[in-house]
Amino acid sequence: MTKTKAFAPAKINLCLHVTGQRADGYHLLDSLVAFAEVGDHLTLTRSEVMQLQVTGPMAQGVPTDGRNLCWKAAKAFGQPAAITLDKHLPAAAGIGGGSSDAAAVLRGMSDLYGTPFGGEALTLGADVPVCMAARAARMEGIGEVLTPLALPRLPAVLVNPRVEVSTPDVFRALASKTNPALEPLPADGADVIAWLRDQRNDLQPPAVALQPVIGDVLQALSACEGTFLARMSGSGATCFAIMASDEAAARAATALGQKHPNWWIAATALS
Ligand SMILES: C[C@](O)(CO)[C@H](O)COP(=O)(O)OP(=O)(O)OC[C@H]1O[C@@H](n2ccc(N)nc2=O)[C@H](O)[C@@H]1O
Ligand SMILES: Nc1ncnc2c1ncn2[C@@H]1O[C@H](COP(=O)(O)OP(=O)(O)OP(=O)(O)O)[C@@H](O)[C@H]1O
Repeated sequence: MTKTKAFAPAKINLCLHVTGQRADGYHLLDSLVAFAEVGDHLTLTRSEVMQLQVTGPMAQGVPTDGRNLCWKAAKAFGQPAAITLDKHLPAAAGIGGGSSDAAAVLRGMSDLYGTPFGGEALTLGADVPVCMAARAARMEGIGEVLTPLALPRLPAVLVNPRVEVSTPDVFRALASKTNPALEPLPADGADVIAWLRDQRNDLQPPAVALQPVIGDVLQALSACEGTFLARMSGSGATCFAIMASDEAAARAATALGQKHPNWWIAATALS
């Protein structure tokens, strides 16, 4: 194969409990991770030298050199490629943009060269292992312990107030590093949303303290008609709302966009 395409969906932490801290400073997590239908689109072509072009509505400010996680992923794979990254997700946003891109590059490179990735996805970032399969999973350890699980399709709205949040800064601002793990996961057919309401994102309070506009986003999402649950994803600033239907998600996205024209808003579904 000389050319292939790969999709890098947004990663959403439906809940994220910080349960401890390792001696090297990394935090132990217990998180239910889902993936959205919105994401970045990549094209990979066999090439003698490494090339990266970033296009699309969210391309501004994204590095096009060795700092880009796509580049790092290709390097880790051990082969060059010409990559076009059509960027639709905001960067430094808690929805794993760079991590999902890196995982998509590893999948694409496997297609191109017909060999599996022989390295450790975790070395590219804590969120990269879960993004490899890009399917709902419970994520533990620092991101490397994964248990796949089936989630119903959840209509949702994603909102980013266009402020970047640094993941290390949010972890540093966390008051308690040792918090209770997730409650026993809901059985098949149980009410996942009711269960989610009883879980938390432990990074939400420190992120709101660093960027109070995240609190405004959560309030705006909670106030929409048809919102079942509003919460921040990852280390922020993107927040999600699980909605009653695709129509409710579309209506909420339109109403929020009229009121906040500079927010990044996507009506989508999580699974
Ligand atoms: C917050 C999450 O998005 C939740 O899914 C991830 O844990 C972060 O994943 P990521 O952005 O891929 O993280 P990395 O690039 O590996 O790490 C960025 C920084 O976040 C902090 N970090 C990250 C993951 C983790 N389990 N504990 C941490 O303390 C560390 O300070 C690290 O230097
Ligand atoms: N492919 C990429 N897309 C976006 N940003 C990238 C990429 N590669 C490197 N970066 C750099 O990495 C930084 C973090 O962006 P990224 O989208 O990975 O966010 P994140 O908030 O760390 O995601 P998460 O915490 O959910 O894993 C950006 O500020 C950007 O400069």
